[in-house]
Amino acid sequence: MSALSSPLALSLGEPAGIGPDIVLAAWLRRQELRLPPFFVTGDPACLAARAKHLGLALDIVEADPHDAAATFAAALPVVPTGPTVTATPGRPDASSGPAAQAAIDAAVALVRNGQARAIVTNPIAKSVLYANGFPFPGHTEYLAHLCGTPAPRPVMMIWSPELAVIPATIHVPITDVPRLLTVELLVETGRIAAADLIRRFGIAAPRIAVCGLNPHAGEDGTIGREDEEITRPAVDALRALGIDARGPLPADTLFHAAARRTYDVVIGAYHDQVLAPVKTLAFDTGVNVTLGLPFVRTSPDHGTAFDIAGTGRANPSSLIEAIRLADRLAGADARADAAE
Ligand SMILES: NC(=O)C1=CN([C@@H]2O[C@H](COP(=O)(O)OP(=O)(O)OC[C@H]3O[C@@H](n4cnc5c(N)ncnc54)[C@H](O)[C@@H]3O)[C@@H](O)[C@H]2O)C=CC1
Ligand SMILES: NCC(=O)COP(=O)(O)O
Repeated sequence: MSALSSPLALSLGEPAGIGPDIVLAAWLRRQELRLPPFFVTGDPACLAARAKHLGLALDIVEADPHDAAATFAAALPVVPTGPTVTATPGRPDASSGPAAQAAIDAAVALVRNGQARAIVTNPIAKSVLYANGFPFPGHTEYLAHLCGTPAPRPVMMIWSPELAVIPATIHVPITDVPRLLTVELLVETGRIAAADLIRRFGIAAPRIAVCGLNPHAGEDGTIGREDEEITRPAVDALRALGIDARGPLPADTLFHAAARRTYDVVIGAYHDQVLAPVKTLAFDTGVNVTLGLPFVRTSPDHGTAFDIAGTGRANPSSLIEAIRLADRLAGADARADAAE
């Protein structure tokens, strides 16, 4: 089986979250939505227990990645990864972190050896993993780590038809943002974003709006110096690289409908500056994509939603969009490889 015809690998995520619910819901709608074949990495018994809990009738089979595409039409294929899950819906326990991490590890190993064409990760609860000694802020940095040494620099993008955004700093305390926001970080983020938007998203000349840190993007340096001393030089450096970057632009006027038509992606200074707008506009269709990796990774834009796990109220739309986007990007990646 070639990497191009391989199924997608979906890591199960936090077993007590809504990952199992939305995976089951997506598989049940595979024909109606013409979803590409996928398999799950995780504990098959956890998925079977969630299906029973939700009253869903479906076959879940342990599968080898090679057989998963053929199995997919009739049953949900699961490539088993340990350990056995003891967590229940809404109640993570000591099995949660190791199970979530093992599922990610397996999915990455399979995409790297061509047995999966891309990976789609289900949400993990960061605090649960941290309590288990996980030293990475989230999937984004862990996936880069799994790529070996030197690890590529990963860039988080939340993509939706309405708006695409990139937080330059990601899961860091807000008090650390001014120190971590550097010209080098913004330039590298913009460079990696432009390369992936061209190669995988088919945007010939991506237009990048770079958001200021301070109110009114610093008002010419009178409301904070960062936008003149960091953001503006970074935009100038990106333009010198031939990248269509603009900024620093004020965050408060960057997300209305007319403004959104003037760019392909916003690079923001920090997480909530840009994730709040995209999750407001497109919570059900937003997809988290990691740029800069040697393989395609997408994920729903939401988290583990412990409050509704196992209730049947979890909306699978964002996962479904993540599956579709992973399929599209993997196809573009393979065509770019073939052309090189
Ligand atoms: N890619 C990932 O692994 C992500 C993981 N997280 C993690 O998720 C955990 C919970 O984070 P929260 O901030 O509470 O965000 P959350 O997205 O899990 O939940 C926020 C609210 O939205 C609702 N919601 C979320 N997804 C939904 C869906 N598919 N259908 C219907 N309602 C849905 C929840 O019920 C909750 O009321 C945290 O530990 C966080 O680290 C958060 C975002 C992404
Ligand atoms: N807020 C986005 C998020 O938490 C996803 O992080 P990651 O696990 O994809 O790095």
